[in-house]
Amino acid sequence: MVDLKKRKASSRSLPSKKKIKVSHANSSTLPWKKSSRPLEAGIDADDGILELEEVEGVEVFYEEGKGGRIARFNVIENENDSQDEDEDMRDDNEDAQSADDEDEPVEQVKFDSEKLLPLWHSMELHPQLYKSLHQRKFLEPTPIQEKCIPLALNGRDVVGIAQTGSGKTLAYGLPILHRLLQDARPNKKSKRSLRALILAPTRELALQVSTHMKESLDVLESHIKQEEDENASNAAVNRKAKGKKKEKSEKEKNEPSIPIKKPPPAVSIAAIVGGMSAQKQRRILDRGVDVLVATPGRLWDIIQEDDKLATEIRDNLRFLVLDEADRMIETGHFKELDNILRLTLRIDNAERIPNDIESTSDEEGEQAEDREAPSRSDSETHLQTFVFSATLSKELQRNVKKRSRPKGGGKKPNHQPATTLDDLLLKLDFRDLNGPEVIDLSPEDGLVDTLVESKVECLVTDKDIYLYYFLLRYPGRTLVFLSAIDGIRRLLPLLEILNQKVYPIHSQLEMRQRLKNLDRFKSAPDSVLLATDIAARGLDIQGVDHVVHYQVPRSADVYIHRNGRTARAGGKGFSLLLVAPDERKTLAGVLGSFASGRDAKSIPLFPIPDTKLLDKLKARVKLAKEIEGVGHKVRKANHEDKWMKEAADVLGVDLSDDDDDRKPAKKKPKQDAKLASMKAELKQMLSQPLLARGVSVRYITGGSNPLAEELLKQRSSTTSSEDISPVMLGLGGGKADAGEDVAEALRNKSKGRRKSEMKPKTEKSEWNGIGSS
Ligand SMILES: Nc1ncnc2c1ncn2[C@@H]1O[C@H](COP(=O)(O)OP(=O)(O)OP(=O)(O)O)[C@@H](O)[C@H]1O
Repeated sequence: MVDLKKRKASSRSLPSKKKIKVSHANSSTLPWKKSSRPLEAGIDADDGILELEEVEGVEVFYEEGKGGRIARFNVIENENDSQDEDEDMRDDNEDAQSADDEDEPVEQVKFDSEKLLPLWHSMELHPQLYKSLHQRKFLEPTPIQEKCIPLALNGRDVVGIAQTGSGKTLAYGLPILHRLLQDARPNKKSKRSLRALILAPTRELALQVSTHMKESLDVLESHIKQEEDENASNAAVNRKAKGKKKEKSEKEKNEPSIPIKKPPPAVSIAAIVGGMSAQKQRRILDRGVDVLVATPGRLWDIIQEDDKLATEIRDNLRFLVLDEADRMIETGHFKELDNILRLTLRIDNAERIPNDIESTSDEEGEQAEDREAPSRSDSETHLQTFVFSATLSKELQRNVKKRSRPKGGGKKPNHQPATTLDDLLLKLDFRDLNGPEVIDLSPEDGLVDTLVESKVECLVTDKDIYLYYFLLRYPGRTLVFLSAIDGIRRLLPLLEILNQKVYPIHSQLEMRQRLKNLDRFKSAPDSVLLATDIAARGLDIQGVDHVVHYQVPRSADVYIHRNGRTARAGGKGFSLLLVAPDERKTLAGVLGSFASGRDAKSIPLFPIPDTKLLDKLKARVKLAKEIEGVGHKVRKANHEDKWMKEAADVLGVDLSDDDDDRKPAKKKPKQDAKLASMKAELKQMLSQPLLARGVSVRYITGGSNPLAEELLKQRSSTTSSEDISPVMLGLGGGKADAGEDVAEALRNKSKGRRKSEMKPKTEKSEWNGIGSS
């Protein structure tokens, strides 16, 4: 669905600009731009349209053809408009430039890396990349970058494994960008050809990688800005020195300032993911890109319709990256991934691989049949392959190394793939004679050492209460992982009713809504994101304070990646597992599969100094659930009532009051009243501060007592709205720190002098459940 806006060119005409008319034979080649919908429109507005595009300054005229009238289009633009359009395209993830822009000389960036970035200097990266690193204050490479970048710059294939949040994206991204910046296209008028393909398992991750890579190039803009500022201040200084302040002439005042033409990016990067306009993504590809970041599903869809893209991947690709390779096979796109990877094989290996690997399932059988795509015809264009993840098992790393062999290496490999991931990785045609360089910097257990882990053992029915307790006691940015979408749908309204700022993210949400929720979570420091494991991998959200595993994850890898959303880039982080009795076995299995063979005791119990508070929270949660239940009934009744009226109108039926079928509507006033009274009761409950045992409300307001100060401290340390009552008084401190509380409980335990309130087990066993208040 498009919104074609007709617009008079004169409304935009500028005296200094020349108008040009460009004719288009059909609407698909018009300069469409993304049109934003208001945020508040909500997901169901506009009949669920995900994307709107608009085009401006278009004259529609008709030509008589054999089959009747044919619409033709004239785009009226000023000479400078094509540049404006390019900027829009860039903002809109459309980096490809029109060939006409490209005769502009690209500005040379100079950077004194020896002086300004001495720890990066030996890598001899392109100055543009140095400048971006300097701007972002990335003053030293992370360990994985330090090891991998020189190898990659030397033309090696690299398998990189390092803990979550350790900078793996730039470990492969910088060498790629360096090479592409260096290999400037000799003919700038020619279309860009695809030189790097980065595959990522989820849409969000692909978009994030593409943004991250673009940021590494984003120096020209600021470079120009810096120059503009410098020029402006130099001009001011000169004027002052000459002692004459030059007044602008009337003509100059009226003329709009002509923006400085932004040069096209030296390397263009685009993301191709599902859930976004495929038509637009095809247009981006038609214009040409250097680096493509894609999810396998959408990319394969496009390749199937576009021979040129398949040819480019086969013949021109210089770099192939599998980011979060181990997750890729879980996304249900194994087949597509397999097909894409086949395009990158050399002919002799393409022949070898299908025969090598015995199909063990129907699906794999189908894959073999689908292997029609011709493979890379030669190795003239040397392809480098990078595989990165935080979790690639040691065995897999060994297998990858053993299986790789030189082109025409003769011997048949004797290692059969052990897992689907083995299968996938062994299909990669590493060009390195000695196999890829494997850099494994992952800690033994894969977890970051700035992460504090903890667990609550509780009945499944009490998980909501413990979660609510945690959110109140430890305000912050909290990412809650649930194993199923149904759980998110249940928990979301409950937490909303309890005044928590909460957003969902899962695969059944529209892409647009997923990104919107992610943005909201990123910009609200005290908010909660309820997520399935689509958010477990790779997402780089600044300042996630806590990760809560509402259900025990199914594997050690998932546990590591979920936890990896916090404690990133050397920062602190906290992880809480909510473990129901029937999940103990799963947890034991997950921990047992860690390299160090952990057991459940290795994760300390989460301290709850006063379990009586849980009883009070139970009452709130119970009431919130009832409100949700009644609210649901009212909504359903309203919906049925509306539907009935509409159907009656259409059929011309008179619905009399005593019609049995209208019962829901009859009940409505009663239910509305009940709902209102329950909401009032909950509001009252929420307005009460939660007092720890032995604390009386009388003492709170009395003079200079510590509780009043605590109240004030908490209020000032939370950004929650006034009617939210985040206060838990009598537990001490201002904004509590979950990690410190666990550390303190452990210290107390090891000293053998646990305070009585730090004994949740003796006071009340969590397995017995929380009593009703
Ligand atoms: N050299 C550096 N110095 C400081 N910060 C860096 C550096 N390199 C990357 N970062 C930042 O560290 C954060 C984590 O990087 P990145 O997302 O690449 O981690 P990752 O290892 O891929 O994590 P995950 O395994 O979770 O995907 C990002 O915000 C990134 O901008």
